[in-house]
Amino acid sequence: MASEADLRARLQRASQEHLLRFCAELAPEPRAALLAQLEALEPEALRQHCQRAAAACARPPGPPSDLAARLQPLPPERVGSATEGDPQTRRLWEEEGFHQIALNRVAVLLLAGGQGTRLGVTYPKGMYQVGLPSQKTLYQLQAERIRRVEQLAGERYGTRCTVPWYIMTSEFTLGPTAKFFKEHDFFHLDPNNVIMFEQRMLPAVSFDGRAILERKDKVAMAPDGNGGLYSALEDHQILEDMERRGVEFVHVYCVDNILVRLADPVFIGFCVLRGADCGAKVVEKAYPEEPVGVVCQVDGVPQVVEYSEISPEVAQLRAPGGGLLYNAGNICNHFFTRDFLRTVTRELEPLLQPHVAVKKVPCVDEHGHPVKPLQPNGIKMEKFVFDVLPFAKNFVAFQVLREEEFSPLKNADSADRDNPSTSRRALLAQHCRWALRAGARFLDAHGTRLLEQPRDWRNC
Ligand SMILES: CC(=O)N[C@H]1[C@@H](OP(=O)(O)O)O[C@H](CO)[C@@H](O)[C@@H]1O
Repeated sequence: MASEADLRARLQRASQEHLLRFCAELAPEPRAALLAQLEALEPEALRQHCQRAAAACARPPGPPSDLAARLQPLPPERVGSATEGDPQTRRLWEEEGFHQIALNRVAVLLLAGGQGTRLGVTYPKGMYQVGLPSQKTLYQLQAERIRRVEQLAGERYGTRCTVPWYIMTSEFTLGPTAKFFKEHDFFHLDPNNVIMFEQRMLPAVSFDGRAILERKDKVAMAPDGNGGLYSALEDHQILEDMERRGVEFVHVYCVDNILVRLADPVFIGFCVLRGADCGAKVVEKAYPEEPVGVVCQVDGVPQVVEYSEISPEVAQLRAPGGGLLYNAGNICNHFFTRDFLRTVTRELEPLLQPHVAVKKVPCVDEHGHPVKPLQPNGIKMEKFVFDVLPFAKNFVAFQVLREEEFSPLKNADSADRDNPSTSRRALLAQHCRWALRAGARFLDAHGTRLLEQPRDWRNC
């Protein structure tokens, strides 16, 4: 381990010497922990990171003033639809998707490094259960959907097929997620096909460019955003693992959408048959302020403009037909070819610009006493998973029905929307529709028919 003097010199180079200011008063164990944490921070990268954060903070808040003039909706030729168009084409996409799955060429990749702050839980969101009668958690529902798509593809092609499940975690979520999967026997999946890996963490920085001490013996760190995926793929040689398994196509999704269709054959087949290297599922936005990114074009290039970076005026613009002009809501379901991911990790990752999130970061005051700030006091820098879209050679979007595919769990039940109750109802309503479509009838305790209309599930 580097000596304190070495570390002080390194930190001086990064103008971050203050991180050692309580070091002398620490007991041996916390002192060693702090020094180990500081040793892992490369001085030049730390200097750049802190400078960038301060510079980003000095810029006027809100989207660039010329963004509105540079935006356009996606041209229709880039957009497919799961519901419009002829059923024959949809069947072709589905067949192609199942075929690729049966050939073991499809993997799913879960982005599960987030902290669930808005939901108000201290454990990984995937371990949350929304109060279903079965008490299943999000992780269990996803595992079961993987098993089902493997089974369906296997039945069609008479093979035993595997959809490997890659799970990107963070320092916050890896330990509990790994333990949870073990305790639940990997939900009957083969543990060899569940591959967990960890994304990097970055220091939180004050508005004047100083990394923040969370405790006397700990620098405040935060995951590097879901776009940290690309360095994590490289750090853990995940693309090599995919190559060994023969995986060519990857369905990337985030943990909180209870309706997610893992390795959706229709989406996979659509992207493959269109020769896409990169794709995104979208739903029609529900209302202008909905916190979803918008899939659109900036300067003629496909991109997602995140909800935090679009002005309310632009979000409210209407198309001639009366609907929202920017209505393609990103549901964080992406298709990538392995080749495209390889180009990203080898060449493009350093070009991805971090986004700034201003947050309340727990810290210590000048005497080393812990402080829970009431106002935002720091910046977290994050990359976004969709920031690679502009580099795609052939990007496509795929519009799906919200009620079948999107009900995110973002907030606690105290909020009106996107909470455990809305997620639970969305899933129950979907299962009800499936059962009815398969010929089921719902009867009450007296044998009277009920629940013929999925809307009757609203009060569950
Ligand atoms: C960086 C990123 O991926 N943001 C996504 C993601 O938002 P979060 O607020 O980070 O959960 O999920 C939304 C859909 O639930 C999607 O609309 C948005 O663009």
